[in-house]
Amino acid sequence: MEAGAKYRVVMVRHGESEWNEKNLFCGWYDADLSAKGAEEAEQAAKTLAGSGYKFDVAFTSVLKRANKTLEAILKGLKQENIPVNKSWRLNERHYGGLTGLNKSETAAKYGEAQVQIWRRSFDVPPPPMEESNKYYKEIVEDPRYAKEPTKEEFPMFESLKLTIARTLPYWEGSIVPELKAGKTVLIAAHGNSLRGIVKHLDAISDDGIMSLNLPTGIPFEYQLDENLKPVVSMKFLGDEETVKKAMEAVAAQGKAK
Ligand SMILES: O=C(O)[C@H](O)COP(=O)(O)O
Repeated sequence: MEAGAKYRVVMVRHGESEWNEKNLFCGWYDADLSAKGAEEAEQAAKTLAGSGYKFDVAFTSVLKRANKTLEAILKGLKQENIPVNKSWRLNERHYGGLTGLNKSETAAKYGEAQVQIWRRSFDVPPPPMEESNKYYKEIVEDPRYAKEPTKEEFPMFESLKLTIARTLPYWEGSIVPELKAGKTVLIAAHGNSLRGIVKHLDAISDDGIMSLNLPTGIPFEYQLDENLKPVVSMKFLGDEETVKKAMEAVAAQGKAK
């Protein structure tokens, strides 16, 4: 590790999902990985294996696109026996009434600026998911949410600010103790739950976070000092051009075709 670094955590956004492939707002809908997404997960495993990463514990959401990405990585690393912790607090941000809508069509209807605000602003939430929404029942009645979140905590929409409000307690309460115990941690989660953690670690401003798009399936490393301040910040494990193109592709999802 770099001089002054005490803790190491690697984060990865799930591989492309079937809804990413169709350019649909996904959020808490439990979309599967696309074939490309499964390949991205396997490539992530090869990249991490090539860099000699040995993880002691992993964290992920309760959504299958992140769980399957993690499983593929741990399988590829032959580290399937490490403890895996799943929490709704690492779920993607809840896209509310936008869930299931095509991002480009939504941009054509409401304007690209409005879609950019819904996707990337800090505190402007999407419209709420109404009970009449075709995905409402499937999400709210999912047995994985039987015990938590509580009825009061269960989101019907989330801004990044609201997402951070439920992700950060998990970072502080469940992930940081493992880092402080000297464990190397792997987190497989989602574009916006990870943007929230990154915003916190790098103290990115509410405006600054607007421009961060995380690519699917490319791991990035943080090395933190004893005060959990980044000594190495968001070091992507992939060539610069590939990472840059992948980030631009995520940003472009919000363009009207
Ligand atoms: O939930 C989704 O639609 C994606 O996984 C993340 O979407 P975004 O990049 O539009 O925030």
